[in-house]
Amino acid sequence: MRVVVTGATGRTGGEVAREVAGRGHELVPVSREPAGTVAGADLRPAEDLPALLADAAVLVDFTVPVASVDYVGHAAEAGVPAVVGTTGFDSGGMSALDDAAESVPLLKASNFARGVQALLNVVREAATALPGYDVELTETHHNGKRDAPSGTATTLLDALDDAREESLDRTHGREGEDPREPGQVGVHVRRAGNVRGEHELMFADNDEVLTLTHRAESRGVFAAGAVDAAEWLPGRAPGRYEFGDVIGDGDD
Ligand SMILES: NC(=O)C1=CN([C@@H]2O[C@H](COP(=O)(O)OP(=O)(O)OC[C@H]3O[C@@H](n4cnc5c(N)ncnc54)[C@H](O)[C@@H]3O)[C@@H](O)[C@H]2O)C=CC1
Ligand SMILES: O=C(O)C1=N[C@H](C(=O)O)C[C@H](O)C1
Repeated sequence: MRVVVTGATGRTGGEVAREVAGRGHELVPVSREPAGTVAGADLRPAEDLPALLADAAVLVDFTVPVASVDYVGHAAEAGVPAVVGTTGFDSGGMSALDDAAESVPLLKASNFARGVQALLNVVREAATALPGYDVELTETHHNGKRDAPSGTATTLLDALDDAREESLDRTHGREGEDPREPGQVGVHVRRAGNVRGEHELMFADNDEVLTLTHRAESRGVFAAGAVDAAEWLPGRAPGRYEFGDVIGDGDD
């Protein structure tokens, strides 16, 4: 099938492009700086996206929110399903994705690693089994990451709130005289080197500590999950889908 990849010159989009080509699909790599090739295919300019989508089976996007909203809008106009891996959308961006999902199937996931789906389930279980335990989240990414906290961190915190049936106060770091208050969840962001993505949740109380950690060891894990989603999505009804739908599990 013909797969259009936006952000194909990026760290993750490039990996997705190689995965698409490696699985024998027709790759159309798109970039706002279209010089050269990716995975043996010529880069195409983003301004040609409406024409490039004409015969496409699916769009896969790993860019930035402002570009993603634009590209997904073109996909919706062309009737092409969209897989969105980009993170960091504000509420306006999220409603633009909802609008697009009225006319095409749209799957957005903050993390396409299967281990993160399992982590979400374990976090829900721990949150229910350990009511009232203090929770602190730490995420670590490479020094080129733009958004903070990560999309995955936000998804994990949402899962924690759902399981606890409360909205914990997300406290971003601490400084000076700033003791922990009841109802808080501490959120700690580290940016260094080339770390692919690590998320750790700590549950502590009752003289014990439970630590749950997921670490991506290559971007290939995200690319494989995104292309699994791209192969699964065409032919579905318009609407919002999650990566858990692809692997028959949980949510986002
Ligand atoms: N859902 C998941 O599993 C994963 C999601 N991500 C997300 O994917 C996104 C991209 O991450 P990276 O590949 O590390 O970034 P990157 O900076 O390496 O690549 C971004 C790509 O978007 C393009 N781009 C940037 N600004 C643009 C603009 N204003 N208009 C059009 N194109 C633009 C760049 O040219 C590049 O091709 C981030 O939001 C990141 O959080 C990253 C890894 C896994
Ligand atoms: O920017 C990244 O690299 C990653 N972004 C995603 C996020 O924001 O959660 C997923 C993964 O952690 C890598």
